[in-house]
Amino acid sequence: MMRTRQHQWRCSDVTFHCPNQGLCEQWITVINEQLSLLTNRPKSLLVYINPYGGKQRGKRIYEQKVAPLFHRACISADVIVTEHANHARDHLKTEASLEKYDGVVCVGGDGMFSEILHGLVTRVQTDHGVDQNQPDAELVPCSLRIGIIPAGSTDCICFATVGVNDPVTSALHIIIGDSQPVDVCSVHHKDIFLRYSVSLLGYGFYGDLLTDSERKRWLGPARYDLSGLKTFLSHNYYEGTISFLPAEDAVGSPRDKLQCRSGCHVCQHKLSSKDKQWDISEREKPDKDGSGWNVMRGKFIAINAANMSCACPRSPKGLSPSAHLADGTLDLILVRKCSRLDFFRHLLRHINTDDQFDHSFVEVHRVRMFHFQPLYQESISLDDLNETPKKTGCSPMCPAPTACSYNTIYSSWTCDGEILPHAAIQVSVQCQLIRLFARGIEEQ
Ligand SMILES: Nc1ncnc2c1ncn2[C@@H]1O[C@H](COP(=O)(O)OP(=O)(O)OP(=O)(O)O)[C@@H](O)[C@H]1O
Repeated sequence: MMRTRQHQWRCSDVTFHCPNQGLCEQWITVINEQLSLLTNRPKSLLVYINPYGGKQRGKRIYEQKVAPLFHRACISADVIVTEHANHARDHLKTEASLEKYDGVVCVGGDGMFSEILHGLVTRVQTDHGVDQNQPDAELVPCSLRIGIIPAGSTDCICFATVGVNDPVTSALHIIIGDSQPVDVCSVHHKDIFLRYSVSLLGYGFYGDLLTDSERKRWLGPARYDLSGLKTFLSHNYYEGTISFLPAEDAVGSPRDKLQCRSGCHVCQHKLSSKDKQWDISEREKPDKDGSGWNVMRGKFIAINAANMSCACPRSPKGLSPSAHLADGTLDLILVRKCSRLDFFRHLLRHINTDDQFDHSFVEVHRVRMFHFQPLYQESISLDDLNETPKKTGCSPMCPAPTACSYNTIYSSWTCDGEILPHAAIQVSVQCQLIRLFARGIEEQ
């Protein structure tokens, strides 16, 4: 393997010359023996391919770029090309004989990764008798690692954990058996489990943008630009109460410019401390006396909870450049009501070098848990939202919920690109619940 430009890896051939055939064979035997002793290298993988993700090139990418490398590395792979949405998730949840494999590979985008995440995590909890509906449940970490071969539209999770969206680089990380622990957020509504998230939970701007872009899937990746512009011009804001438990004992802070990189000492500190006591003790606090929790009510253009930097090729530093992959925290970014021009300035800072948190209307907190309650109690579900007629023309903040439609009072949460059916949610971070075949972004 050799490093080329911008975090890309390529195969590197080394040729040994020796006139003695016996000696050559001895070398081959010894090298193969040494390789088989490396227990972190996977020997058997379960591969799911989404043939419809991104530009619909998942199958070709796997067959032309990845399978030949697995073959050279003597990795056997059972391949399933999905036939419908949630095929991979449901297969992992119930049918897959996971004991046969050293890892699961996802060929697709962030939505496909989310399917694999839900299938695997749910399977492990079911096997261990853990009830996912309990927000306080201590989830059992997954022993199988997940590899991501990027073949979607944005591939944000691959980019934020490898540094580049390149199928060959990702395949090489899988082959050499890299391991990167990653925190997972569990999201509940009134003690009912909704979803897991590893990258972004966004209400307001990003929730509206994703909701709109789902209706424009036929446009391909360009849908994000169009929906982004439309959402920006709408300039909606939403009222609600956010309560969060700050990660007071965390090593870093969202504005410390300490980026999570390969071998990150902040994440390793979390790994070595093995002290998960806060998990239990802190969770009890809000039920007792609310101590330790911060509560804020206000009008928000966006509420973003970043579990990782959320860097992508369009925004190479991401929504929260100093968020960590595996420190047991997430960065909660609150963008309060402001002028359209100010919000534009804030957005612009995601693609230049200025500090996007350095605005009076933006605050950021490193937290372990948070709850959000919209101003009005939700009385209708997202199904109703889909049936609601287009906006009625009243302003986003209405005097009473009955006076205007659902989508002028509530935004929706986007959870790693999927839309959640409720606005009122409880979120808690499950420290290092999964591991990826990756090593974090390497310093150049
Ligand atoms: N065979 C299939 N037919 C239809 N949909 C599928 C199939 N397999 C998976 N899906 C669904 O397709 C959705 C989108 O897939 P994917 O994430 O791979 O691509 P994308 O949306 O283009 O990329 P990104 O999520 O990175 O923007 C996923 O939510 C997944 O559940």
